[in-house]
Amino acid sequence: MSSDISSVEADVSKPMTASWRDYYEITKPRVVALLVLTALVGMCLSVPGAIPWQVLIPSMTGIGFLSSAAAAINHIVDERIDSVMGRTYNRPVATGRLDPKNAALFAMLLAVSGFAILYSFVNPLTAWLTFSGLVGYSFIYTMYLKRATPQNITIGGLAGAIPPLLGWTAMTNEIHPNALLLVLLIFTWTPPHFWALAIHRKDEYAKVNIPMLPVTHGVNFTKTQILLYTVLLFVVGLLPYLVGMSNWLYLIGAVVLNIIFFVYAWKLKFNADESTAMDTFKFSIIHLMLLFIILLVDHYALPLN
Ligand code: HEM
Ligand SMILES: CC(C)=CCC/C(C)=C/CC/C(C)=C/COP(=O)(O)OP(=O)(O)O
Repeated sequence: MSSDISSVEADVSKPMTASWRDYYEITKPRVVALLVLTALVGMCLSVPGAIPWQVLIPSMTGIGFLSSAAAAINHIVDERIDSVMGRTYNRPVATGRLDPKNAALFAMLLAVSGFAILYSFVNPLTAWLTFSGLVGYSFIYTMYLKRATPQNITIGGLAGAIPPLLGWTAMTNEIHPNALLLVLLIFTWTPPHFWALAIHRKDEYAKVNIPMLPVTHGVNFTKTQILLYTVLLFVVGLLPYLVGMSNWLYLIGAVVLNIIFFVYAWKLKFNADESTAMDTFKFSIIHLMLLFIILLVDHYALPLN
C-alpha cells in the first residue's frame, strides 16, 4: 500500500509534459554555440581566403547536431545525479518532464542526421572524428570517467576540445599540427574552467558520490591546480604565434586574456571570497570566446605571407 502511495507521489512530482523548450534545453545550447564557434575558427584558419558556404553550412550544422546529441545523451545518462544536485535538479529529464525514451529518440535523430550531413556533404574523416567526440563525451566521460576518477575532465576534456580540428578537417580533409594546437588550447583551458565551478559546487558532487577533484583532493589542492593550469595555458597560448600560425594581434590578445585568467586564479588561491570561484568560472567562458574571436580577427585582418 505504502509503495502505491509513493508511486502516486512520484507520478505527481514528475508530470510528463515536455515542451519544445525542454528538447532545446537538453542540447546545452550555449555550450554548443561556443563549441561551434571554435569549430568555425578551426575552419577559417585552415585556409587563407574565404570559406565556401557549401562547406561552411553543412559543417557547422553537422558538428552542432552531433554536439547537441552528445549533450542530450549526457542528460539521459545523468538523470539520477542531476535530480539530486541543486544546479541541475530542474533539468527536463531529471524532473521527468521529458521522458528519457523521447530524449533518446531526439538524440538519435540529431546524431544520425548530423553524421549523415557531415559524411555526405563534408567528408567521412570529419564525420568520424565528430562521432568520436560524441562517444568521448557521452559515453567515455559521462558514463565512465566522470564517476571513476578526479582526472575525469582532464581526460574527458579532449572531446570538448576537438571542434577546431573538426572545422579544419571539414575544409582540408587532413589532420594538421596547427589544428592540434587549437585543440591543445581548449584542452588546457578546460580544467581551470571546470574546477572553478566544481569548487563552488563541491558539496553537491560529494552528495552524489562523483569524485570531482575538490571532493577527493580538497579545495586548496584544486586551487593550486587551477593556478598551474593557467600558467600552462599562458605558455600554450604563445604557441600559435611562435609557430607562425597567428600574428601579433593574436599574441597581444592571448597574453592579456591569459594574464587576466591567471589573476583570477591567483585571487582564488590566495585571496578568495564567496564569489571568486564562480567569477573565475564565468570569466573562463568569456576568455575562450574572446580568444577564438581574436584568432579569427587576426587571421583576416593580418594575413600571413
Ligand atoms: C569535459 C570538459 C568540460 C566540462 C566538465 C565542463 C563543465 C561545465 C559545467 C558543469 C558547466 C555548467 C553547466 C550548467 O550549469 O548548465 C559548464 C558551462 C559551460 N561550459 Fe563547460 N565544460 C567542459 C568543456 C567545455 C568546452 C570545451 C566548452 C566550449 C568550447 C564549454 C563551454 C561552456 C559554456 C559556454 C558554459 C555556460 C553554459 C550556460 O551558461 O548555459 N565547456 N561547463
Ligand atoms: C561531438 C562533440 C564535439 C561533442 C562534445 C560534446 C559536448 C557538449 C561537450 C561539452 C562539455 C560539457 C558541458 C561538459 C559538462 O558535463 P557534465 O556532465 O560534467 O556537466 P553537467 O553536470 O552540467 O551536465
